[in-house]
Amino acid sequence: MQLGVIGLGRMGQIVVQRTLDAGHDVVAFDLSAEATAAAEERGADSADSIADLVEALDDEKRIWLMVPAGDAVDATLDDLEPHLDADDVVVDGGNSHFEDSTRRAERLDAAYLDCGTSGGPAGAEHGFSLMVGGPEWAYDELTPVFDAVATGPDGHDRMGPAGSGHYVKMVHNGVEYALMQAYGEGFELLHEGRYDLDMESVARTWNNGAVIRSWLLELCEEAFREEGSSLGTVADEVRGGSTGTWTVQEALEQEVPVPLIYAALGERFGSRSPKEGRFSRRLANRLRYGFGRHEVARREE
Ligand SMILES: NC(=O)C1=CN([C@@H]2O[C@H](COP(=O)(O)OP(=O)(O)OC[C@H]3O[C@@H](n4cnc5c(N)ncnc54)[C@H](O)[C@@H]3O)[C@@H](O)[C@H]2O)C=CC1
Ligand SMILES: O=C(CO)[C@H](O)[C@H](O)COP(=O)(O)O
Repeated sequence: MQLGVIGLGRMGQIVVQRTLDAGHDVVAFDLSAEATAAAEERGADSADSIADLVEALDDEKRIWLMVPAGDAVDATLDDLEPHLDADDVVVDGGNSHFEDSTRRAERLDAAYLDCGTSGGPAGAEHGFSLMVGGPEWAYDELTPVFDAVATGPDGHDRMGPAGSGHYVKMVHNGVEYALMQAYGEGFELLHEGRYDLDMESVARTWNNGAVIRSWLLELCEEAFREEGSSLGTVADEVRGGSTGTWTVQEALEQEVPVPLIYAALGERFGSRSPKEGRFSRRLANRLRYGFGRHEVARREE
């Protein structure tokens, strides 16, 4: 099979490499000439533009987008659209909002597969987990590529119609937030608690046979090994947040309680409070004086 890959950053380069390793041909394009050259070094044919990429592809075009979610996907589809017809298939492997994917699937003549991708850059070696939404014929058509990019045939499946792949990935990320929060709280209690513990040793011990072993826990072990038991200079600030926000918005709309995911998202937002600290906590501090004449904790001027 021949695959066009657009977007050759951390994730797109892995799509290129694993597709080439499985014996397929790749034509690659990125706005960054450096990224395109890196794909060429891996063995892909490079393209200078989207028009150049579609020109290099066979009549039935199979194209994988791995660009940032949002405007970059729409801009890429604007450029692709005049070159596509109903026999072609476009895969969006990024973290797009599922409603954007449904809209894009309706707009395009080509078949559109929304593909939630999990595994991160570590997927280069073992492959990703792929959650795919869209028409069955297009999923079947792309199966050789999904087999290559995923961990294997069990590492991908069709979730349902347009939007369902990115819907499942959105919820996956909500779960990711809650698991990170749970590990974070457990290790914080151990770190602040009554024994002088080596966090790497705790994580390693848990990872060997404990009920709560997982890849995220292996990453905790790695973090303590590389940063130290107290996490050294790692700041109290968690970035990102879009997919977790979408999960909570959807849960509110469906009236499904997701208190753990919501709390984890709130903790992220809370970690980005201004330098003078959280306003709500400062007000609570002052209110205790108001109702109980409890001493007000004052900050340095
Ligand atoms: N990094 C991760 O662990 C994961 C990322 N994702 C998703 O995969 C997508 C890509 O992520 P990364 O590879 O990490 O991002 P990245 O920032 O490393 O790479 C994005 C690439 O897209 C290129 N690009 C941007 N706009 C473009 C356009 N209009 N045309 C052609 N190329 C364009 C950029 O030059 C860059 O090389 C995002 O939607 C991200 O949310 C999904 C799962 C895991
Ligand atoms: O999809 C992912 C992992 O599964 C990406 O790493 C994503 O960026 C994580 O979300 P956030 O940036 O909000 O932490």
